[in-house]
Amino acid sequence: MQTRYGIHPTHFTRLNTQEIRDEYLATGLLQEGRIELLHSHYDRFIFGGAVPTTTPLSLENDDDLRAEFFLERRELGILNLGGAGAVTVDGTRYSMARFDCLYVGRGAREVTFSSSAAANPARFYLNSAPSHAEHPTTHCSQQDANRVELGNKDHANQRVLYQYIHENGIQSSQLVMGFTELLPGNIWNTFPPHTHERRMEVYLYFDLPEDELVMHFMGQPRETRHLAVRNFEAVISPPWSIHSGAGTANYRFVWGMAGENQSFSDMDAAALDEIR
Ligand SMILES: O=C[C@H](O)[C@@H](O)CC(=O)C(=O)O
Ligand SMILES: [Zn+2]
Repeated sequence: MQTRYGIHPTHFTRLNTQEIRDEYLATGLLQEGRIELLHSHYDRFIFGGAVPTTTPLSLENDDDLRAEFFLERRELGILNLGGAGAVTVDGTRYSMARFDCLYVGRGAREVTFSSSAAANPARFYLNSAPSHAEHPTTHCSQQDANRVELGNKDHANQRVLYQYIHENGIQSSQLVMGFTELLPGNIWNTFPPHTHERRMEVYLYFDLPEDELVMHFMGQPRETRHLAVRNFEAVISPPWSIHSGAGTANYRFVWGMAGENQSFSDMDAAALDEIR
């Protein structure tokens, strides 16, 4: 498991392109036949992928956690971005269609991932945060997720959010998770942008064709930088940073958050005339 430490916003303004990518961009998380995880010290958020092909994959403990097993003091959110598969939690098997979500509560000892067909594997995207209380392991399909429509065609930011793990949905200790889909012809996400000092966030871009990219914007509103992001790449957003992107085509992205609260409305909108 890779580790990324936190950076002061003033230090951030001194980084060059490669240094920003080294600190905030995550690549190669969804590799066939592997589990890849990255541990961010912003709210101790762990994110990554599990892509089982012919044999199931197990979520292994990691020495960094100094725990007996991965979920001893953690909770886990799983979103399937690929073909049909299943997740088994301590002997209970949950079928996972594309865009199904499974929340796994603290205390689960064995979590395994499998695909129905190796040629079209399930692609499980994983988000995990520390948890000191147990919440029931819960499955939720896209149909049962909370649907929020945002943006409009004139601003090329018409999009639909699907909220799975959130205040009024699947209950968790910290984790908030779902994905956003841009309608065809729309390219802007989360614009005008916002910060939320009480939560960090990670975006994983997907369903972005290989020859397209998203320019992802981060930094404090008066001091922004950008990263060129490709399909299945993720960006860490510190609590003090905006997190917004413009693509060369439409796309989807998973957002996951952890921190002081789970309140979607606890965000500070950056006024357009403030952004530099
Ligand atoms: O804090 C909330 C997160 O940034 C996302 O939910 C925003 C988002 O998906 C969007 O506006 O498209
Ligand atoms: Zn946000």
